[in-house]
Amino acid sequence: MDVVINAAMSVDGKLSSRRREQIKISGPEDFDRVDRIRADVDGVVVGIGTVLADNPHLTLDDPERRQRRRDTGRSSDPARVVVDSRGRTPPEGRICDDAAETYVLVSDAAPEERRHALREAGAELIVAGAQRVDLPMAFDQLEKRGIDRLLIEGGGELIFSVIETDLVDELTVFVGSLVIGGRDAPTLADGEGFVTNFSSLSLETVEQVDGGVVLSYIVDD
Ligand SMILES: NC(=O)c1ccc[n+]([C@@H]2O[C@H](COP(=O)([O-])OP(=O)(O)OC[C@H]3O[C@@H](n4cnc5c(N)ncnc54)[C@H](O)[C@@H]3O)[C@@H](O)[C@H]2O)c1
Ligand SMILES: Nc1nc(=O)c(N)c(NC[C@H](O)[C@H](O)[C@H](O)COP(=O)(O)O)[nH]1
Repeated sequence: MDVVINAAMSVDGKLSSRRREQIKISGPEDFDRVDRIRADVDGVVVGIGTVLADNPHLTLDDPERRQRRRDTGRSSDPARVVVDSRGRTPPEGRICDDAAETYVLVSDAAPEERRHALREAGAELIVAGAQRVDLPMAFDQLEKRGIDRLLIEGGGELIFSVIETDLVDELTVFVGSLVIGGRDAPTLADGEGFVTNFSSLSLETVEQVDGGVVLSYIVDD
């Protein structure tokens, strides 16, 4: 399975403000670049923190990209995947609508009534892990369902987790020309953090976009 991360952050590394609401850091060119990346994957993954903060849809904006996917025998839109240990994804949320497939990755800790409500809303549940979602196990289950290329969009907790479990091949980040600040604001990689054996990247390209820069890396083995 190929796993790529793409996110947008301020110059000071924040994904949002301390209010953890959705902030438009990307400009039109970068949002189109995100749409292009989404068109090229089988699933787009976010954590429950992002679902609760942004109510994201995670489908394609460009109708021509959707048509090209259909012309090549693929679904119009990539599947949407939520990493959500206890099944807190709102069944009425945009991510559960019928625009695209939805997988919710839960752990054994997800109450049955929440699992039932999500299935009723059309989501397919994958159970992996006792308390937190066991990402390698869950991603294996996604691969068995034909999902070979995943885009991780965030947030900071999930991004750190996929890097920590050595699941990531590429990381691309748009650095917007703004400062958000805030000791409690989410950053590109939150979680426990490394104190040794930091994750090493190889810089591939630097591109000026929307008054900021897109940095593209290969994640070293
Ligand atoms: N700028 C961007 O590109 C971008 C992208 C996505 C989200 N965001 C922002 O990030 C914030 C949300 O980020 P966040 O870090 O709070 O939440 P998140 O979206 O990373 O979700 C993390 C949560 O997922 C659950 N989880 C279950 N198993 C897990 C595992 N194995 N590893 C990690 N998480 C696991 C936990 O409840 C955890 O708290 C919001 O403010 C959102 O607007 C910004
Ligand atoms: N690339 C990028 N630039 C941003 O400025 C920003 N705020 C996000 N945030 C990513 C997060 O996953 C959002 O929730 C989805 O980008 C919403 O996706 P939809 O438009 O609902 O499909 N991502």
